[in-house]
Parts: sequence; C-alpha cells; structure tokens
Amino acid sequence: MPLVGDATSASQRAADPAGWAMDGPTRDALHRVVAARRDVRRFRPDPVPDEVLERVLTAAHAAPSVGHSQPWRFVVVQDPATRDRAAVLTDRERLRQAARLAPDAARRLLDLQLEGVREAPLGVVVCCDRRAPAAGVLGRATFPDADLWSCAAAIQNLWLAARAEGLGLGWVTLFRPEELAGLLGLPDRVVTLGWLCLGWPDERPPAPGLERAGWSRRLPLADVVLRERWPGAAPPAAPPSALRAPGRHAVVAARDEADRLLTPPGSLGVLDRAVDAVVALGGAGTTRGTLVLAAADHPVAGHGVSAYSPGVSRDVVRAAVAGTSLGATAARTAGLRVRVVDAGVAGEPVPGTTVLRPAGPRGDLAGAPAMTPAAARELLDGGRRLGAEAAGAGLVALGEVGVGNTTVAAALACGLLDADPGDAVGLGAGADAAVLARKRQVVAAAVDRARRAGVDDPLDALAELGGPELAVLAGVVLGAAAAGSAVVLDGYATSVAALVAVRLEPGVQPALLAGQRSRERGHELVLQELGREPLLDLRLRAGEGVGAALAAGLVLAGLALRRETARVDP
Ligand SMILES: Cc1cc2ncn([C@H]3O[C@H](COP(=O)(O)O)[C@@H](O)[C@H]3O)c2cc1C
Ligand SMILES: O=C(O)c1cccnc1
Repeated sequence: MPLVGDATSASQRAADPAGWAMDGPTRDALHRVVAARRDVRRFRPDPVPDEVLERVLTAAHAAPSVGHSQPWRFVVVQDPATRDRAAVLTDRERLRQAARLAPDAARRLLDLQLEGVREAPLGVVVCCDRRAPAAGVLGRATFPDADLWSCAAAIQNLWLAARAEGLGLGWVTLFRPEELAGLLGLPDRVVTLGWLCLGWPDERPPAPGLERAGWSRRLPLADVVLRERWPGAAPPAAPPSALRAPGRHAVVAARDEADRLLTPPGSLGVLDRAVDAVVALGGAGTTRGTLVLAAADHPVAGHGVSAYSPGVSRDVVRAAVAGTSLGATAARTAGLRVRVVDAGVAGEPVPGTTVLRPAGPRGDLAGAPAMTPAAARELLDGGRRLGAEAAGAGLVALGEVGVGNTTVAAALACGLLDADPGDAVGLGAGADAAVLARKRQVVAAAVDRARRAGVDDPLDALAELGGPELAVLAGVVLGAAAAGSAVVLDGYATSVAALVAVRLEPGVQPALLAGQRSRERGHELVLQELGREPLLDLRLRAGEGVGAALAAGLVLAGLALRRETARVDP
C-alpha cells in the first residue's frame, strides 16, 4: 500500500521516476530567485506590510531542521531604541575587526556599507534554541551543531522569499554574540546567528556586493564539486571487496514489490527488512535452507571456563546427526536440513559428520595460539566450499557446538574489536561467579598474548584467538554470500565468525541476517559492529543454531507472506 497521502503507486513511480518535477516556468523562477539573491546594505525607510513579513517568515519556518526540531526563533525588532543600540555594537565591532586586518583589507572593510541596522525598518535576529540536549534530537547526537545548520537553512529560505517580494536583506554578523544576546535578553543556551536587516532596498545590485568591491569572486563550480574522494586522499583502509552488495535496481525492485502488498508499508517491521534483503539477493522464491552446524572442542576448556565437561560436545553432535538435538529439532521444524561438521571434536571423528579438522598444534589461547595460520586458512577454505554448496539449497543458517566456545568467541571478539574483556565475557552455558572470573582472566591473558604477537589481520586473529568451528563458519559465510545466499546468524560464536568474514571481505555484510540477540554479554557489541538488527530477542542461551533456525523459519514465513499476500497495484 502506498503511504497515506501519496496518490502515486510503486508502478507509476517506476514508470516515471522524474514525475515529481515541477513545470518549467516554476523551475526557471526558482533559479532566477536563487541567482538574484543579494546581500543588501542600503535600505529605504518605508515600512514593510505585516502580510509581506508574514509570508517571508513562513518561508523561513518551512526550512528543514535536524530531527524536525525547529530550533529557530525569529526576534523581530522594530523598536528604534533597540536598533540604535545594536547599530552602536556593530560600529564598535567594525573598528575592532578593522584593527586586526592588514591595512588594505581594513580599508575595504571600513568602506563597506554597514548602516543597514539603522536604516532598515525591520531587524530579524535569528536565534537557535540549544536547550534541548543533543542526544534527545534525532540526528544531533552525532552532529551536535546540526541545530545551527537548521537555522542557517531557515535564513536562506527567508532570504529567497524576501528577494521574491522585492525586499532587501543584509545578514550582519559584525557583533559580539554575547553583546547581541544581552541586548535582546536571550536566555542561556539560546544563541544568535546574527542580525538580518530587512526592508525595501535602496540599491538593486546586479552582482554580489563583495564581488563588486573586489573582495573575492565566485569560484568555478569545478573547484567546489569533488568526485568520490578528497583529491589525493589515501585509498580506504578496509580491504577492497570483491563481492558487491545487491545493486540499487535489485534493492528498489524488492521494495517496489513490497509496496504493492495489501498492507501498510513496512508493516512487518524488522522481518520486512530481512525479507527485503533476501529478495534483493534474488531469493524471493526461497522455501527451504540448511543449518550448518560446526562443532569442536577447545584446549581452553581445561582452564575451567565452562560449567560443563568437554564430553558434552560429542553427545550434542551425535544427537544432531541423529536429528534429535535441540538445534537439529529446531532446524527441522523450520524447514531446514542439517549439515553437521566435525571441526575438531575430541576423540575420533563423529560418524555421520563432514570432517574438517585443523592440522597442527592446538593451543589454549592464554599460552599458545588456537591453531596455526595455515590450519585456519584451510578450515576457512573448507567452510567456503560448504557455504557455496548450501547456498544452492536456499537460506544458510549457522550453528555451533563446543564446550568452552563462548570463551573463544569472547577472546576473538576482543581481538577484533579491541574491546575490554569485561564487556565481552558472559555466562555461557551457565557459569557461576568463579567460572566467570576464570573466563575473564583467560580472555585477558589471551588478548595480551595476541597483542604482543602483533596480530593485525583477521586470519591471524582467528588463528591466535579463535577456534576451528569459528574458522569453518567464517568460511561458510564467505562461500554462501559469494553464491548469493542470505546467511542467518545465531548467537555469540556464529556472529564473531561472521565478523571475521566481514573483516576479510566487507561485501558479505549485506547477506547477513542477525537471527537473534542472545543473552550472552558481548553479542550486542558484535551485532552493532556488523550493523545488523536482530529478528528475535528471546534471551536465548542455547547455541547449536537454535536461534538461527527459529529466525530462518520466520524469514521463510516472511517470504511466503511476500509471495502470497494480495496485491493492490496490478
Ligand atoms: C548440554 C549442552 C548443550 C549445548 N548445546 C549448545 N551449547 C552451547 O554451550 C556451549 C558454550 O558454552 P560454554 O562456553 O559455557 O561452554 C556450546 O557448546 C554452545 O553451543 C550447549 C551446552 C551444553 C552444556
Ligand atoms: O548466546 C550464545 O551464543 C550462547 C550462550 C550460551 C551458550 N552457548 C551459546
């Protein structure tokens, strides 16, 4: 359904993308007004009718503002006493400024007409009410001065509207801001952008005054329009991506199709966004998928960082092969088949699994690397092949099993994000205070060791601080995304694996869907870094791909809704 009040349909907009344009005379008029705007310095004393002033202020008040905060306040000054005192302030400031300039520039400043404050019948002092905390205004937390820019946009609107009325406007900032604020009694945190002299002009300048006075000239457009990057800037720091995100045609086509459904746009919230992403990747017809469940044991478990004994990993993997583990059951329920990978479960390879185990020594993170870089690379490549294969069968969901692997995930997260172990270590499958303290200690020691070893690329980080099932899963992400499939993440470990993949190949990010926000501390940090909003927030602490399977089921349901819901715009 179209947005309320928008009479156009998605197909009309697709057929005529420029159909919002105004007619030629309107455009010409706009450009004439823009080009004819001048900073006016000499005014007739005649009054400005109220209705003209109101039109001009209405245009100012129609300006864009950050978070629609409308921070501007226009103090209209007509009282001759106030005007006279303001004029004295500018007279003084003019001499102070001139004293600071080189003699030639000073003479030119003194020659400029600055009598507008006295001559013009109206003064409009534009103020910005900055008393709202920046964090409370959408868009200002990151750019705290965006409220001031909004006021400047209002001034420009006012100026153009004034020009169209035949009014002159001169923007005077030759004030000490605190003196002008004092003159008008502005409260704390209400600041002024200067005094606008407004009235009928006693000059009709064909060109900008400062240009005529030889102060400066308009630069050629080519000097101010730059392409792609600042000239001479170093290339981007992130590795160049071989993968491309879905092109804008695919993204818009996905949204067009969604717009035609007999439901308000975006009615399914986060699910709609996930479905849009899958459709843009070409997966509109997807009805099934695969849970890739990678499992390994970890020497770090010997430090007492898990509440459970390592034998549990093998039990869960065997149940997964039999289709009776929690994760395998969740996968089946969601319409996913399960591919179990033995990436290093203690003992003989588990029957019925795909075996992809690291060659060479395995360390406990705190004292020695998890594996060699060569082993990590080999697992990554093996995972890539599995991911490409799984991508042929629809959605790819990720799961992991490995007693102690929330410690591994925390260490690798710290290594990749430069995070504090205190923020990255959580309760795992059920740690008590003593286990938690050991986890923090081990992670801190591991991160220290890796730092001393000088880890600086994601593959090294994986070898130093990761684990074999994470390496396989990072490969699965790379392979599946390259083959055009969406990848549904589960909890902490799968998300950290995805982060390794993104660091190696930034172009995989658009293929990622965050299945859930788990209860594990640190997961949220990783999801933020991935820029992905989770579909579910169930405080899961299950592992095994349970959250990924539940979310994948939801995504498959969302795709079916997208396919089968009635259309309103044939
Ligand atoms: C019976 C059982 C089944 C599991 N299935 C997944 N996990 C989850 O817990 C483990 C990670 O937690 P930690 O780092 O605290 O050991 C992983 O195997 C993970 O998949 C399980 C844990 C247990 C005990
Ligand atoms: O959220 C997770 O990823 C998690 C939590 C506990 C145990 N296993 C995994």
